[in-house]
Amino acid sequence: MTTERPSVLQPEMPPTRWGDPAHAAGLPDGVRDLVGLVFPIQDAPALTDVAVPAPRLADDQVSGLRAIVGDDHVVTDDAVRRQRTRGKSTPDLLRQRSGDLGDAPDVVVRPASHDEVVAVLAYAQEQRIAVVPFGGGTAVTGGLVADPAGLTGVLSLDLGRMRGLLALDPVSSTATLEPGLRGPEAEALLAEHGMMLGHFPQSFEYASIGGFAATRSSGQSSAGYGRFDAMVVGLRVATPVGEVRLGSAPANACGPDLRELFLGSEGAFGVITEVTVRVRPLPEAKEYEGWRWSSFADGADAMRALAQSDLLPTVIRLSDENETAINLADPSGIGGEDRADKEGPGCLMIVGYEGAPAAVAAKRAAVTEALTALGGTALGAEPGEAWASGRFHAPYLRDSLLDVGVLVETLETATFWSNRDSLYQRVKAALTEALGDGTMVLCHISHVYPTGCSLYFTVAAPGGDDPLARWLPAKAAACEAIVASGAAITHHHAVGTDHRPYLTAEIGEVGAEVLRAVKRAVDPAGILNPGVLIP
Ligand SMILES: Cc1cc2nc3c(=O)[nH]c(=O)nc-3n(C[C@H](O)[C@H](O)[C@H](O)COP(=O)(O)OP(=O)(O)OC[C@H]3O[C@@H](n4cnc5c(N)ncnc54)[C@H](O)[C@@H]3O)c2cc1C
Repeated sequence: MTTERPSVLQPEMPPTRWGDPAHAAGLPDGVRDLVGLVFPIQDAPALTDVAVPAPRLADDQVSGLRAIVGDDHVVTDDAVRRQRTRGKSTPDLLRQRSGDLGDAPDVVVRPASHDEVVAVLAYAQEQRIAVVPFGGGTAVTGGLVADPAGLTGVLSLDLGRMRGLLALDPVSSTATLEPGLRGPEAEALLAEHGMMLGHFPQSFEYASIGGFAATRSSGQSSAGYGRFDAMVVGLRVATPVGEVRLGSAPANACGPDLRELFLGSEGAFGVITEVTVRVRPLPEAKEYEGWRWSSFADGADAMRALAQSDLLPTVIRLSDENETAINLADPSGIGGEDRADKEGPGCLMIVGYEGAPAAVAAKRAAVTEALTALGGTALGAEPGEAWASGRFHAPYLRDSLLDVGVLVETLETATFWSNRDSLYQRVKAALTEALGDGTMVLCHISHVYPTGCSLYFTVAAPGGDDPLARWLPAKAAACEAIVASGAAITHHHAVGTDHRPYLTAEIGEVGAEVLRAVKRAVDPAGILNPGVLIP
């Protein structure tokens, strides 16, 4: 097939905020008053008119890049360099908001094809320029911050022109996508053929296909459709020493699966230029509903029971008591006022079913029977529909809270079921102790396996005069609690620069040396995302 490209492109995000400015809404007065009851409110406007450090690359280096991708696609303009500075974690946003542009790339280069990526990498290797692949720019663990020590500068390799559907094999149910396609663009292209991918992280509207693969992302429908890495059947990767093509068959016994080496490699081993994924028919039926559990532990046990009996729906997520209360603002709404009075607010579980109508009905009947037997109370469609319609809005709320001086950030981990409660308590305690009075820690489970689950924490605390200085030690304390608990330092946000100091504890010194050895083999000059991932 000829390459198909999306007709509608996502708008650019502003450097200091999330998403489409047209969708941003400040805190409504009522909510601002409510927030003011818990946190000191202080207007904390972002600095927007800040000078970007002068580019370090020489004119002839910029000319060399122009000769490869064309004059229009090599940009040294301050506004664009600012837009390509770091990602969208709260520390990234706080640094941008305070005018710290110390990590700005020197140049933004926009290749249009795999061959142009190969040529840019060869040139960057020759010129010793650091290359930071840039997909959607939604990284939250410092994956877009390269350390240029010993190199001549930093090049942001913006993959936004590589936005095509290259091939569709309806017989095998596979599609080959270019890396720069954002989530909605990829789904729109597949929908024209009656197909879908089914990867819906909260960052769906902006994150890219290449980014999903490079970070081993996991979406909100992971229970039904799997993590992104489980959807990938093939990859094409450009490295400074040549190309790697992987995925000649759905499965093989050709030694270790090298796809796994490049999935999650965060731009440190190469640039992913094509991703072949398995696709599925668009679901005819979608049903979302709520369930109430009297405690987080009861709800988690129910999730485990479903996962261990092969009964998972498409979406399953459970909020702890704090998150349930905050999300609903009125906890008595869960299961009726009487019940809330007698038993506390309880915990909200969202359950969603997608697929052919008969399959949805059968799965729903079986899951309903199991959840009822386990002690859950069905709350009907309303909480499920409310979640489905607001599922991508939370990042806008973070900006509004940062605007009034409230520090808000998230972090995540994963562990086996037997360690779930201990991990939950230790991370909560670490965050609360580090941030002090007035800290709120919320948690949910939204990715489950027969053997364990991820825990996703949201933290809100007074920002004070320097919210970044308050957050960094708290994040370190949470990471140390995770390591001490024997849990994963990340389940789906990736390692980046933020989790890199903890990676050796996770994979051991020999594991770290294996990563370094691969890096030496595919990137001998060390130009690919230096400082990211590799311990
Ligand atoms: C509000 C918010 C919500 C989020 N929700 C989720 C969630 O639900 N689930 C989840 O998994 N993650 C989530 N994330 C994290 C982030 O969206 C994911 O890590 C995502 O996969 C990053 O994709 P991206 O295209 O934005 O990548 P980028 O931010 O552009 O890059 C991420 C890393 O991958 C590298 N990279 C990017 N493209 C390529 C490529 N083609 N080849 C090689 N390396 C590349 C970059 O250099 C960088 O190191 C969230 C982030 C935010 C800000």
